[in-house]
This record gives sequence, structure tokens and C-alpha cells, in this order.
Amino acid sequence: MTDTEIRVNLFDGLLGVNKTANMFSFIIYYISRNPDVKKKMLKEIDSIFQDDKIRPITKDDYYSLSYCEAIVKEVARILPAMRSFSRYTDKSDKIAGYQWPADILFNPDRWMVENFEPKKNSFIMFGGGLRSCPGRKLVMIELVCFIALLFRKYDVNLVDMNSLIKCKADYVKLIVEIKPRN
Ligand code: HEM
Repeated sequence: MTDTEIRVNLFDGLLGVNKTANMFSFIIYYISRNPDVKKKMLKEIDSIFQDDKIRPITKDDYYSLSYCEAIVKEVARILPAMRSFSRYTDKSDKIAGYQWPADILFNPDRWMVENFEPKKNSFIMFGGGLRSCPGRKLVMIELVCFIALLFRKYDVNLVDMNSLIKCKADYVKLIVEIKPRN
């Protein structure tokens, strides 16, 4: 790689940091607004960490956190960090000859169906093809581990449960309250 190519890739990586942080805000938002999802997520986290709030997370933990991963994917389906990549419509509509149903349900379980793989290029949180995001595996690991490590120790809720998520330029504003879990 030339110096310029390295610089551009580093810069893209920095932008990626922003996207990861925004994605995390979206995740907190959806978890807070969906108590059943939160309950199921806490059950998964607690079954893995068994009340241990300090031990480092391991590779095996990561692979066991399948519901947390499903949450990340479901948030990305509805509200991806690259907003032009949304994969949902809140009104049923006909697009390109296909009738698309309204689908506003936040349902991470759709990702838990055994052997479910979305069709090629239909889930494009990280783009697709040769130029797809090289940070994708790192991002999934970061987001899933962050959810697990945060929620095993703390309870995080929106201060105003009715507030809508606010995005200004590339930043997301979300006001939350954080309390230690008993
Ligand atoms: C939630 C976090 C992130 C999301 C949603 C995301 C998403 C994307 C998307 C949609 C693209 C365009 C792919 C395409 O054109 O098909 C992209 C490109 C890229 N991403 Fe990410 N990204 C994230 C985090 C990161 C991180 C953490 C890094 C670096 C460590 C990174 C590095 C890059 C680079 C270098 C490119 C340009 C690839 C190329 O043009 O060949 N991204 N990303």
C-alpha cells in the first residue's frame, strides 16, 4: 500500500469509530424500549457470567452470546450506522414490482432461527462485495462484548422513555441513566 492508501484507510477506520459509537447508542435505545428483549438478553449474559462482574470476557463467551449478536443485527437492520442501508419500511409498499410488508417490529429472535442466513447482499450493514467494511468482524466483537460487559454490571435506561433518538451530523445524542445492578 502507498502512504496515501494507508492514510485513507486509517481515516476510514476513524470514521468507523464514530459509527461503532453511534451503533452502540442505537443498541441502548432499542434495548431500553423493549423490556422483553432486555430480559432475555440479561438471562443470556447472567447464564454466562454467573454473577461474576469482573472476570475478563473470553472467546468462548463471545461465541455463546448469540442473543446479544442477534440484537446488534436487528438494530443494524432497522437503524444501521450508514443510514442509507436501512432494511425496513413502516408502511406496506410496492417497490420494484414487489409488495413489501410493513415491519416495525424489533425482533432479535428473527436472527436466532437455526441455520438462518440472510440472502447474499440483503443484510448490508457493512456493505458488500470487494470493498465491504474490513472492520466488520472487529465491530461485531466490540459491540457484542460491550453489551455483555456493560449489562452484566450495570442497568442502563433512557432518562425519557418517550424521547426519540436524535442525530446531528454524524453524532447521536442519547441521555441515559446508569445504575449498578444488584
Ligand atoms: C458499526 C461500525 C461500522 C459500520 C456500520 C461500518 C460500515 C461500513 C460500510 C457500510 C462501508 C462501505 C462498504 C461498501 O462500500 O460496500 C465501510 C467501509 C469501510 N470501513 Fe467500516 N464500518 C464500521 C466500522 C469500521 C471500523 C471500526 C473500521 C476500522 C477498524 C472500519 C473500516 C472501514 C474501511 C477502511 C472502509 C473502506 C473499505 C474500502 O473502501 O475498501 N469500519 N464500513
